Amino acid sequence: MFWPVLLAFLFVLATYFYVKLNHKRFSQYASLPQLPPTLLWGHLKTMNEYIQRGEPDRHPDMNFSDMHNALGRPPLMFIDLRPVSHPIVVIANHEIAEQVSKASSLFPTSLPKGSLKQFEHLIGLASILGSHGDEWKTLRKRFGPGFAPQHLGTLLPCILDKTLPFISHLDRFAHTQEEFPLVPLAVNLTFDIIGSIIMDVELDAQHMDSSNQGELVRLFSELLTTYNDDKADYPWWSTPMTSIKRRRLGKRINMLIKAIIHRKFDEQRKELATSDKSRSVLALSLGDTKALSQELVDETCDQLKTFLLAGHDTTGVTLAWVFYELSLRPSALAAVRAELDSLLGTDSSPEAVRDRLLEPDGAALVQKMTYISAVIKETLRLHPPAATARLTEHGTGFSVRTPEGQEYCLDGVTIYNCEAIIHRDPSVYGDSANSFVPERWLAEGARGIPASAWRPFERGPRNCIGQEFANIEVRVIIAYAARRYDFTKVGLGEVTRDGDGQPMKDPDGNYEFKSPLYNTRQVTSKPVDGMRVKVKMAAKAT
Ligand code: HEM
Repeated sequence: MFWPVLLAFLFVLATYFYVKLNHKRFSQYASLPQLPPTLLWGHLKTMNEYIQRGEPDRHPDMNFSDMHNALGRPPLMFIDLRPVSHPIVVIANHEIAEQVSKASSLFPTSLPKGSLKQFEHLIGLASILGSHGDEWKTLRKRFGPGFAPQHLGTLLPCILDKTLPFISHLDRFAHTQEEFPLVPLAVNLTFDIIGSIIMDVELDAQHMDSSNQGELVRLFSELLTTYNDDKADYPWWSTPMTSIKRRRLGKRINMLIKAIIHRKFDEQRKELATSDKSRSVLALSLGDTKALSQELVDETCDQLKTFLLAGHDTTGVTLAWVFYELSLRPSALAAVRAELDSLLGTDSSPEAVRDRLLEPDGAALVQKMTYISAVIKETLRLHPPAATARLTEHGTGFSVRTPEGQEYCLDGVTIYNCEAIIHRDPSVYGDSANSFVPERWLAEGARGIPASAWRPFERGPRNCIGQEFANIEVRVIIAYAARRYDFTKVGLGEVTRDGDGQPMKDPDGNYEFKSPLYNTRQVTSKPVDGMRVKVKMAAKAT
């Protein structure tokens, strides 16, 4: 009697699981455009096939892009990665991306973010990046003044000073003709700048030998490298040693930052009577706080870690891509140089650039860098370093409508605004969607481009708090370096040259590369080789 009952029970159980799995794989999200799933694997196997087709360490965006093309470029695409992670909907159309990022009556501060638990030790659990609703509103209000436009102009002297060591390093590389990775150099520069702007401290990041860097930078960089193995989405128990390391480094970083908060708070109390008050993001956020509670220190620490991360990595990588793109486009580089000559004068030495930008109209000159601004915009279009992922609970009733009028409910799936696809949409950017054309952002050209089709800082209430600051920073660094150096890419992304040394182009007018340069995921998107380049002094450098 026992065995027949057991067999019947197992049969019922197996049927139950089969029906359930069948529903999840083939019915639950069947209306969403997707590559064919399998009963057992959903899209896990397909995803793996796409990973194997390209470089194994390439950024997931590139796999999404290939899958999206294979599916005929629908406005959104469903990928079932259960049970490894939530199913994901990749948003490929800017009008839908806008519905995801904007405020609505259902979500007054826009859709909640997807889980950032895996970054707990890097940015803290109370980070503005992962917070929602009223909690987020309070944080944005408290830290907003440090990034307000009227305050940003006052940050120019700091950016100018901190960039001088970067210039010294490049001068040395120009002299020795060694090849080197540009990303670490640029990221250390932006680290120094952000440390000064947010906490009024010297992070001492710009050393070629990392053992000479400040302790906070070394710990933070070490923590960041624990995300290099692309296990960012795995549960903590599948990578126990990495989890322990992250916890240990996170604790030490917290201790250092909390000590800074206490020190700065004490200094601020003493400065009350003087006019020499710090205007750092930290100082502005503390305002007239009378006493530091443990809760306030913990919460402030999480925000400072978030600003350190968000404020250095993305900007440093953007700079590296700017110099790469300019190195490939002599006409764009010439236009950048001409704009700098006309705004700052023809003396391109670091001292002259610094002196000119420190004059009372310096901030206004930065705002007049129209062509340079177009170069930055175009760089961020082609190489967006970050994106947004949102998640709503089942039963919330969040739907999007495609341009064709089709409605899809996206409850319970990770909604990923994939800038890497949206920014290269040929229906918006035409035949030149994959080419670097800064001119498209100048008055006439930009008219036909919908604002929502360019979203490297994302849009809506949860857009990037530091975008204006990043823009000023990158313009100033370009002002220092663009007329002084000629960069040449070596290795990946190096152009093929003809017998006369001229870059070769394919029939569509695009450069031919010896082997393509691609991004990898290290929290944000980064060129896989750190952007290895050679640099020499430009012919007209003074
Ligand atoms: C080129 C440079 C930058 C790019 C491309 C960039 C991009 C982004 C993107 C895409 C988001 C949305 C992330 C999400 O929804 O999960 C974001 C948010 C954010 N960024 Fe940036 N960012 C840059 C520079 C900066 C700088 C310099 C800071 C200064 C500290 C900063 C601080 C932040 C913060 C705090 C948020 C969260 C805002 C909120 O949720 O209210 N970013 N950034």
